[in-house]
Formats: sequence, structure tokens, C-alpha cells
Amino acid sequence: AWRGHVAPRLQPVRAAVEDSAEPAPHRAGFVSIIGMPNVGKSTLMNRLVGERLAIMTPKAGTTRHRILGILNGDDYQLIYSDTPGIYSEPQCAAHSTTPTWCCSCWTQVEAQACPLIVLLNKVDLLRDGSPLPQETLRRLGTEQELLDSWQQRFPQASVLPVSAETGEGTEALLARVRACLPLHEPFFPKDQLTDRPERFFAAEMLREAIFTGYRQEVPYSCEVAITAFKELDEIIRVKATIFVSHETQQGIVIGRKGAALKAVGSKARKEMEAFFCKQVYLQTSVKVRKDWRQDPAALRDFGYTH
Ligand SMILES: Nc1nc2c(ncn2[C@@H]2O[C@H](COP(=O)(O)OP(=O)(O)OP(=O)(O)O)[C@@H](O)[C@H]2O)c(=O)[nH]1
Repeated sequence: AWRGHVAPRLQPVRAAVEDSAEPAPHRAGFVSIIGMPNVGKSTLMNRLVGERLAIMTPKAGTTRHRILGILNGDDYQLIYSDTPGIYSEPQCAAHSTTPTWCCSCWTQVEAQACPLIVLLNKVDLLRDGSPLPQETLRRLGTEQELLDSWQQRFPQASVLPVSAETGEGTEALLARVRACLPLHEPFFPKDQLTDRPERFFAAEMLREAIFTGYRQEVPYSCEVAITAFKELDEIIRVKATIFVSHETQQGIVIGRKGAALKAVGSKARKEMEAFFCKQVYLQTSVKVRKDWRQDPAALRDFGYTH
């Protein structure tokens, strides 16, 4: 598993250190971050662990795989789980381009015995100078009104305002989460940052570049497979295949004289270099795997089903 850089690239959220002669007993637990597509789950997890582990784009449905992000303190280990946005049908993250929130999820959430924290994210958008139109802001109501309505909906929950983008409210969130942690030994080695290997992140960074580089259906029709990942002293050599579901998309992804693929590859390479702190040589190719989103064997090969 990837253990991260020497210094985190984002400032991780830390709780205040309390002075005490006795070392505190160790606490550890798992925290699932769930919600509708595009609400900021990946941005929040990255902010909380202080690393850009999960890819983030303005497009709904970017996250396709569960990723653990581990935050280690001297006396605690918090294992966050960033999940794909919740859709109307199981496994349709790879199928759907028009996701709808699954209402039965509320009932499932309420049925859990574990502590529940409801987050009102993107509160920075409710502040003065918000880019949102006045009409939208009026429709949303004030921050307090929104918090009150969520508290009414989930009386048993702690309802907290946060901004994953600016970090506002995340220290209070960490304090609240830590207060819920049971006494437990660490579940993972204390220097471990995630459960995913390096090549997973290489694939995700290429997928992120695809999401920002192409429009409409194309990003949702692409899947990335890392076919080689070789770390040498000075450089990491990565070979990636982008699978598309139709022949027509192959031309779009490659672009005129390969320009589109070159731009996307270059963006992904720069992200990989920043992430791995090493020079990266990235070789990409594009193949058709016909209608892979409807093909159970392909979904299995790409890790969506078992
Ligand atoms: N203004 C503002 N934007 C945010 C905030 N948090 C996330 N965003 C933006 O919202 C968009 C979606 O964020 P993600 O973290 O990818 O959302 P997600 O819930 O993981 O999305 P899925 O992968 O679709 O499930 C991105 O453009 C983020 O930059 C926030 O606190 N404030």
C-alpha cells in the first residue's frame, strides 16, 4: 500500500494536543463518507487525511472505487472510506451518466447503530461574495436554517457545517469523530496512508485527467488499466491502456494527430510526478472494449464486481 510522501501536500486536520502525564489509550475506527454524487466527499477525505488520495472533478460520478484514507495520531487511527456517490441501482456507477439519489439510503443510514454525523458541506458558498446566484441563495435559505432542517431530519446526529474546499469546520469535525472512536489497537501500520497500491493512484490520476479533458459521455465511457508500473532510481515508467466502449470514442480520445491524448497524458503525468515525488514516463494507448459498461466480464476485469 502507498505510504505517502515525507511531508503531506495538504495540511492534514489535526486535533489540539492535550497535555497529560499519562499516555492516552489508543482509539481506532472506520468512518464511511457517504452522500450524493458531487457533494464533495473526495475533497473532504483528502482534506482530512492531508493527501490528495481521491480524485476530484466538477463532474458527478468521478469516484468509482472505494478508497481508504488513514489518519494517524499518537493515540488514534481514523480510517476514512471515500465511497462512490450513491445511485439508484447497485453497481450503476459505471453505467449511469444521470445518477439519482437513492432515497432508501436515508432509511439505511438511520438504521445503523453507529454514531452519525451529518455534514453540510460547501458552506463557503453561503458566505458573502458567493458565486451562486441570489435566487439560488434565497432558495437554499440561511446556513442556520439548513442546519436546523437537517437536525430535524436526523435528531440523533451531530449536524456540522464544513467547507472541504477551505477547511472551515474540519477541526470541529475531527474532534467530533475522535470523540466517537472506540478503544482499539491500530487496524493498519501507523505509517500507512491508504489501502491502495501505487498503480491504483496512477490509474486514478489518468482517469481524473480524462474527466477534465473530455466532454459529455466520453469520460464515463473510459476505463483505465495500468499494464506496467516500474519504479527505477530516477524515474517511474508507467504504461496505461485507456479502454473505450465504442470505436467512435477511440478517435475522440486520441484526437487530431494524437493531440487530445497527448494533452491528457501530459496532465496526468504532472499529477503523478507531484504525487510520487519522482519523474514519471507515461505511455498511453487506447483500445476498444465494446460496451464494457454492460459487460459483466469487463466489469469484473476492471474491479467493479467480483
Ligand atoms: N465551493 C466548494 N466546492 C467544493 C467543496 N467541496 C467540494 N467542492 C467541489 O465540488 C466538486 C465535487 O467534489 P468531489 O469531492 O469530487 O465530490 P464527490 O462527492 O466525491 O463526487 P462523486 O465522485 O461524484 O461521488 C469539485 O469541483 C470540488 O472542488 C466545498 O467545500 N466548497
